[in-house]
Amino acid sequence: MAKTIAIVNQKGGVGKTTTCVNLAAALTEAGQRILLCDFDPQANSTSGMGVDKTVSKGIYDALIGEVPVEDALVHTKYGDVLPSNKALAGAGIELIGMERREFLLRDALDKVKDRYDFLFIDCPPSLELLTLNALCAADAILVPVQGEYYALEGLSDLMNTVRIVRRSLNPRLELDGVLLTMFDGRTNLALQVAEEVKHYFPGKVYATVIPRNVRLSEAPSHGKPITAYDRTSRGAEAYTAFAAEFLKKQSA
Ligand SMILES: Nc1ncnc2c1ncn2[C@@H]1O[C@H](COP(=O)(O)OP(=O)(O)OP(=O)(O)O)[C@@H](O)[C@H]1O
Ligand SMILES: [Mg+2]
Repeated sequence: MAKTIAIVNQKGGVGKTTTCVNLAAALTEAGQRILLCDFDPQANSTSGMGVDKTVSKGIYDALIGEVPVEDALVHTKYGDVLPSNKALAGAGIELIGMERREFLLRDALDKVKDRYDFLFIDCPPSLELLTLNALCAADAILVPVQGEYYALEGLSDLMNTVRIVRRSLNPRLELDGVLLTMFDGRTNLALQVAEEVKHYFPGKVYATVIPRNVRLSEAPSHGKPITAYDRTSRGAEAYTAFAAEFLKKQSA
């Protein structure tokens, strides 16, 4: 049974896209059938998977029924991608008048879901209609949290939104887990933040943490996940370990 996971945190720059791309690639390498749906108009995970973000057909066209979702899929050696492009930027407003406006993404993904083991949705940094669509399409959320000051800021708003979605739109939505990113375990602050996050999400924080690693920030400009860009980097090791922990958890 395919499982859909939204990678979400309305705070910007916490490692959502980096996690989405590198988890997708590491799981593909482990033999899983993966679809990465880039649901952010910034289209960073589209280019991070090596797909041209000026593509003519993308998730936006599939959402509004302009093209069949199958036709928007791009196959890459790191996994399949449903690309985003700038057209998605206006979608938040355009979709407001549409029927089933919260379920457009779910309806689109349902058509291809059976082909995959995991579908990942890279969310934009907001809690508006696009993210709401992701929360309605997902079975679970994965929340990257930057191991720095103010890490917990906004997480209560996120969890509140999740509760509302569960009550009214998508009762099956679960919290898969929380991933500490850009972590520097040498600082007291980072360790303190980790403790706070574990206290806030008991039993939900992944044991693997992603260190700050410059290779991870270089890889996207080469259109490659970290495992293809620099397999021996600490970033590649961390995301490979995280993918293994993620997979083990899913089958537990
Ligand atoms: N572990 C890391 N070490 C070093 N740099 C990182 C790491 N994770 C992410 N980055 C860099 O930090 C920046 C923000 O990361 P990313 O784009 O993954 O965050 P995001 O949550 O998707 O941002 P947005 O909210 O804008 O979508 C990027 O330049 C990325 O390359
Ligand atoms: Mg992003």
